[in-house]
Amino acid sequence: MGAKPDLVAPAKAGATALERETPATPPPSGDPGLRRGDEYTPDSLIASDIDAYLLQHQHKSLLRFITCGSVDDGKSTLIGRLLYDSRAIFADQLSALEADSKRVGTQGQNIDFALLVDGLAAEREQGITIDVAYRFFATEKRKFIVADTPGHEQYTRNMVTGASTADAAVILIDARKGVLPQTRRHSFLVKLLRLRHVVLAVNKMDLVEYDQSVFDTIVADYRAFASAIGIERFTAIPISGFAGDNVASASTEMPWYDGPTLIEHLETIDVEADAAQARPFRLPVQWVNRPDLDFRGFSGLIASGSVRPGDAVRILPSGRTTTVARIVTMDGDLPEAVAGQSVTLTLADEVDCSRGDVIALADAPPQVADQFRATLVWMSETPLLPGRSYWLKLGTQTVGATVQEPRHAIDVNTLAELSVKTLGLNDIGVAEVYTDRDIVFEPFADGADLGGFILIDRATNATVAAGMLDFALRRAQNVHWQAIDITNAAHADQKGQTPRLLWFTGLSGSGKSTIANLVEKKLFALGRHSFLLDGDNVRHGLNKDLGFTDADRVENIRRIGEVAKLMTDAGLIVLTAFISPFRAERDMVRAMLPGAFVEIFVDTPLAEAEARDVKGLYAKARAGQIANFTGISSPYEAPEHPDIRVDTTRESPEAAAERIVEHIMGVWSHDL
Ligand SMILES: Nc1ncnc2c1ncn2[C@@H]1O[C@H](COP(=O)(O)OS(=O)(=O)O)[C@@H](OP(=O)(O)O)[C@H]1O
Ligand SMILES: Nc1ncnc2c1ncn2[C@@H]1O[C@H](COP(=O)(O)OP(=O)(O)O)[C@@H](O)[C@H]1O
Repeated sequence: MGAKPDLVAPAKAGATALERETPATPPPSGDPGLRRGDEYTPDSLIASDIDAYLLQHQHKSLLRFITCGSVDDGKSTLIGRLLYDSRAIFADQLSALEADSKRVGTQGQNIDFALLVDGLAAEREQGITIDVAYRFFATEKRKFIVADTPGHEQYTRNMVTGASTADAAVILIDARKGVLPQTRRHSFLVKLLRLRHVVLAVNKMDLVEYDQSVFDTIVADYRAFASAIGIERFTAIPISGFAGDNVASASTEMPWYDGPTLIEHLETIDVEADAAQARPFRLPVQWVNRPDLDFRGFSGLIASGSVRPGDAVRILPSGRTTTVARIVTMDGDLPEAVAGQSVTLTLADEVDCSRGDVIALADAPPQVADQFRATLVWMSETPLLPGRSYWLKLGTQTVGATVQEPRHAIDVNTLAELSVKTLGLNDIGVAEVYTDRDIVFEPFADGADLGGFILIDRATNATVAAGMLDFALRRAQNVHWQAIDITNAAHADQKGQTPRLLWFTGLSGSGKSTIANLVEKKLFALGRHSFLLDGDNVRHGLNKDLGFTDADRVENIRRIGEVAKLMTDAGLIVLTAFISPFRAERDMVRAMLPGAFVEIFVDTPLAEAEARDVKGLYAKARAGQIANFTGISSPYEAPEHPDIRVDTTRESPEAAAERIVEHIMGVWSHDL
């Protein structure tokens, strides 16, 4: 496949596991739909000879699709019906289903197909599906993997997960309800995620007396919205997942409909397996294979195009060119490899190339940039913090990235551009994204794999957003590092020291300034070149536009980190004394200064800081006169592994300062 970028890793993993796991058999022809108690025989080949079974399906093309719709539109019932009618259910699953249908089913005497799909007990109790369930089934013509994506308002995330590897979307509509806000949201995502094939399954036709005018009105309504968002073509099919009309067999109830059944239509969708091969060659390097000094190969999955030994290639982001020497596989060298194959390339020259780099056709390389316009689908309960550093994963590249305040969010019902300060769960918005180093990319709209990314929270490792790179900002290409003759090392040498950043963090009134001040005095006395950055010289000057919201604190620390970095570049030992309440920003600064960052946690319990209340701020905060006060109405995330911890209830400021100087003298006795 490979036509879709792997926006969300678990999607691919889930799908692949299923391909191996649950194969199925061709469907019976003209099955009228089974009722509870009917005879049911799953394909015995699955159980008796799995290899023969797989062989039987090996040469069929595979269609991945998602189903989306609102709660109760009947998705799970439809998928259950698809599986059932194609005999993809194992016998033990079937008996469990019959038992469950009696116990908790909502369909009276009949089998409740939704129970087949709503796997988890917790989901059954809630009556909604809460995760993406991948199912495999097959017909005589084709294999299918269907991702059942939940319709509940808050589960956009699952839909994005399911859609990231799909070729087509089946959008379900309850014939009694027509086009709903959820239908619009899902269609918008389908368009955003570049799913080219859209099927509008107007379900529950049995509940509207199979009335053609109901169907026609819904299709006209949907067409108006679809064309507004750029979905030019879709196929509408009137069905009943429950009764089986037009799912696997043509309905006798709707003579006015002469189109294909859902299965027939899904069998004919063209999956463009060759599209990726038609694009220029790209190999995102997964790892550098170096078993001994004589061999250096670059391994990965070819994302697009094809490659042969002797081809001129360019390594990105460095831009160096060379030629392909060999295409190495477990089974010997290949004369050619194409998109979708995992290979190891060796190159004619000794060029730098590491994990995350992309080997591309020399004459048609992807772009390289560090500032972008992107469209984001926010998938976390915790809203976007503009300025916060997240991990951005794009293919095999992982870099630090910040998102600016959104330019706008999109109201998926009206398509209006909304002015917003952040993005919350399920919001879709457009924002600038800055990465901390160059990345190799292609605009998502171009259909390439290098345009889709995810954002990961550094602290929790949770995926917080899926994104599509729209284009690189021109200014990113116009800002070039000026080559400087007096290097950072020369600045440090002149001062006879190794620059460091001593980062004090703790609650207001914990003792950061007091101790940092004493440490600087001691360094000064030792002849060191230092500078202390604290609230007085930063919040009254550079950062006087910032207050104390989470977003402002993030920006405060980001700027302080940048300034501290410049000062260490100048060869100084820098001390900072800011609350810096969030781990993510402290970690971001640590990453900016590898090896030079020393985190000093001034660990004073809230009760103690409040008892001291040097500036009377705690009293005011308790009285409700100061909003967002750290420790009271705004969080403080204590360091988990500080380099130095000071318990100010046990250690005097003087003793703490002495210990800090001794610590850094000990660590760097060679250079301090
Ligand atoms: N709402 C609120 N919360 C916390 N602190 C407040 C607030 N409003 C004003 N102040 C005063 O501002 C000082 C903290 O500024 P910082 O720049 O260190 O804060 S932060 O790192 O951006 O969180 C802090 O100074 P220190 O006591 O030196 O820490 C306070 O005196
Ligand atoms: N062991 C200690 N370490 C640091 N400060 C202490 C200690 N014991 C008492 N204090 C007092 O606590 C207050 C800390 O204030 P300050 O240094 O301005 O804190 P911060 O910069 O963290 O807001 C000062 O009045 C200081 O004298």
